[in-house]
Amino acid sequence: MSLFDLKLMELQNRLARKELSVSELVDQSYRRIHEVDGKVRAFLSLDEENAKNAAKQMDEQLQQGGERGLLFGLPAGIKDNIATEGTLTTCASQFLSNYKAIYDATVIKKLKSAQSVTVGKLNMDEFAMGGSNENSSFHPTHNPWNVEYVPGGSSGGSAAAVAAGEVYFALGSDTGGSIRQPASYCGIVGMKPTYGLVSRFGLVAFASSLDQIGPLTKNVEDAAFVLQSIAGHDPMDSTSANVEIPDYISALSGDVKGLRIAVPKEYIGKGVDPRVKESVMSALKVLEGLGATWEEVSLPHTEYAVAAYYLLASSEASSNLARFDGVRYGVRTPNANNLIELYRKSRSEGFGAEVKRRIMLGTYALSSGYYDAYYLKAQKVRTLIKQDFDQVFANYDVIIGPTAPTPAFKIGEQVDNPLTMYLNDILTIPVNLAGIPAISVPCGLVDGLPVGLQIIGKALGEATVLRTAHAFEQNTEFHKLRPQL
Ligand SMILES: NC(=O)C[C@H](N)C(=O)O
Repeated sequence: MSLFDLKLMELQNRLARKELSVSELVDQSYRRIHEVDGKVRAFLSLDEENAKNAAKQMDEQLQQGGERGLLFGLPAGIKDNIATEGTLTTCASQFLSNYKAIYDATVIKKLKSAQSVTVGKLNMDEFAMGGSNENSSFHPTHNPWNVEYVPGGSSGGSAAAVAAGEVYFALGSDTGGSIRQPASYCGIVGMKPTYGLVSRFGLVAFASSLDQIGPLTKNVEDAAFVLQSIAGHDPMDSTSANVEIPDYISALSGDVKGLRIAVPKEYIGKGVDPRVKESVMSALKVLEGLGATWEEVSLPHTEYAVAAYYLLASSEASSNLARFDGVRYGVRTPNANNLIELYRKSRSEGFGAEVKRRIMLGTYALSSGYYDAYYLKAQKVRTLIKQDFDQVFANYDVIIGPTAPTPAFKIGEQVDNPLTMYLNDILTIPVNLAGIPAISVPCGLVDGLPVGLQIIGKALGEATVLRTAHAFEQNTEFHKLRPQL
């Protein structure tokens, strides 16, 4: 068994017993990166010197004894849209290729006090717009299960790095599925918390009413540890929820006897690969065997979710991305004769095609005369989608379905068809629109590629979501499967 097969808790115990040092753990992480990242290409930048120095200091602390953080000594990777002071934070955009953040995001501060070690920054679709990592301006990331396939996106680097054993956990962000879908494609656990549970301060904003940071890990227990470390109220984020944070770790020990599961018929119907549906049905049998019950329900507005999301997310993006003008942020064009030309050329040269598409779509949807027909209507659809969930949750504890309609697709297969790409998000987007939590856990393999089970909970119902996911995981072996690289 390699170190990488151990849970975060088991690694902590080994460190405490001095059977392992933080330096060994961090060195092992870099060794693995140097060995496989040429194939996976999950990383955009590494911070080897700082990480190794931090590890040495922690080893000294270990000798001295005393209190240790919840994630003490554990090597982590961070999606490159989360600000890390003094190091590159590029959002995988050419436009920010030289941008070094001048402060730490709140989640980074929290990881520092939990004492994990950041080993580097991870690839993503440019500004988190995409579902395959093919929109990174630097290079695509490859799926560790089959390097000809996409890892999903936009947190594809985060998912691939964890699946490939390069880091012990990673942070990603999820606006319309960007944590759960890559977790599903790469055979790992990915969780999007309730909107407002984790601070967005220092996350480069894409669609502020939807964005949420969350963990990508090898198993559910690790997800609970990371979530416990990063959740909590932050006065620096005005949308941060001021609520008490439950003990997610002890919540895992509960069982699922009597748990009422709803399975939306829209999530297992047309457009869903029958083999994916089969994996979900087998997962439901496992939960039934543990004492849960399930029934089919309807979330009738699901079919409008993708259209509403791409209007709302693009509208918010068109406004958020106005700050990248070559003056305040972004690489400045060298060939401008006046200010307007400077803005126009810097933005034209800096942004990639998908980002431009969304800015144009969003600007159009918000323009006077069209606002009511598009933006306002999409907001109304958002409310209907939220009400669908409220109605189901009046009678059920969790909602279960697939995370994505299919397993990962081949690199290049969908790049020329943005609409097909957008439709991959159909099962994850409604969750962001409603602001509720959901997790993706591995539940099968189709043609050697992983399938993810999505467990959706009520607002602030993370403990129930984690408990259900943990019960499933403890009674299956899928999370133990590792790709051969
Ligand atoms: N950012 C996300 O959560 C993923 C979604 N596919 C998007 O491109 O918007």
